[in-house]
Amino acid sequence: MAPDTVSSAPVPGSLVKAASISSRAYVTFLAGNGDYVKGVVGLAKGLRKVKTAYPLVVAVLPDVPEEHRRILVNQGCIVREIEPVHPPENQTQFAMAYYVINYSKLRIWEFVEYSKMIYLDGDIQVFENIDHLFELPGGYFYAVKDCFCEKTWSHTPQYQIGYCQQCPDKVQWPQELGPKPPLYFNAGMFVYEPSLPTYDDLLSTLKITPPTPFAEQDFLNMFFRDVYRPIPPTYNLVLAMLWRHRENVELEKVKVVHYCAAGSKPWRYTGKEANMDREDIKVLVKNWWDIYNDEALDYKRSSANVAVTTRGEANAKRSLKTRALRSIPAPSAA
Ligand SMILES: O=c1ccn([C@@H]2O[C@H](COP(=O)(O)OP(=O)(O)O)[C@@H](O)[C@H]2O)c(=O)[nH]1
Ligand SMILES: OC[C@H]1O[C@H](O[C@@H]2[C@@H](O)[C@H](O)[C@@H](O)[C@H](O)[C@@H]2O)[C@H](O)[C@@H](O)[C@H]1O
Ligand SMILES: [Mn+2]
Repeated sequence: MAPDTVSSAPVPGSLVKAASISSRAYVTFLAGNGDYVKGVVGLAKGLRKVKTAYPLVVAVLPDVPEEHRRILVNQGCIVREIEPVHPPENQTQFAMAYYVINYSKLRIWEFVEYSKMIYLDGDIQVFENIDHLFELPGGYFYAVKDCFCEKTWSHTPQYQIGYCQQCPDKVQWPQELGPKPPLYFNAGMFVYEPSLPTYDDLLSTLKITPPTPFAEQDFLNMFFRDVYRPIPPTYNLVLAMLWRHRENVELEKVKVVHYCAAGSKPWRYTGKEANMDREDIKVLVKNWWDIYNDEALDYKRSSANVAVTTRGEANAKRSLKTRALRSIPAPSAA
């Protein structure tokens, strides 16, 4: 088993490297006209706070209203519309009904203008810079190991016998159940390489794969099982780790928090659901709100960036025009 370590190799300053650096981005996914747009705004501001060098692309389904897209563009995001991906029909109950839309995440493999991307769920916040993850060797799929201890897992043999890969020695995997299940990642955060052949393979494999309770997460785990490499839980703190595997969490070192436990979405937080009255949870929810409410973290467009251009588009235009127009003043936004 590969160790859960990440080395941040120094960046050699070659030209080739510079070209590939410019084709990196974070990417998140947004569906519907509900309140997840708040999560994405929070994420955009969090990434700005940690001074990431890379833009945030938001893959939006057609049902995301114009108003929400505008909010995101005004926060410096690159908004890209994607078509929904539907799983083949069958009787499967998803762990959560809305997971069915999550198959649409697969479209982000189509974003081949980027050579490497870091996917982050909209309910994730980045508290420390993680740009160094882009330096990890290519050819692998990097993500954090999930926990099997919450009720959402009650349909699985793992949950039923009390086995969790976070503490694989506590309950031994019984021989009668066959070989131990392979490592399983949480699909709320991952480092991957967009690729059209991979994208085609993902979609054609999906067509012949029955949907399962954790939707695209199960599917991605199956698809990338041979190239999956775990990274430490600090890169995607699944909140249940705090009450299920406290010994595996170094809270002061956590860089990325995933507000995925029931009742933990900061913009919906009431404190009433199970475990939500914990002090550590309250602090993490407050930390999310501090970033969301911080006006100093709002995207500042310069007068050169006209109202409808995003940061990425503006950068692309600038690089195209620089040589020809260097001395001509840019038009104002008005
Ligand atoms: O109504 C919805 C539901 C989900 N999502 C997106 O799908 C991701 C996965 O759902 P969620 O994070 O709620 O799942 P969890 O991690 O809580 O299981 C979210 O983070 C959002 O990026 C969305 O945009 N709108
Ligand atoms: O569509 C499947 C989803 O699966 C994941 O959520 C689950 C899963 O991680 C369980 O392991 C947890 O127990 C559970 O709480 C949590 O909701 C991802 O966070 C989400 O982005 C998405 O991929
Ligand atoms: Mn999530």
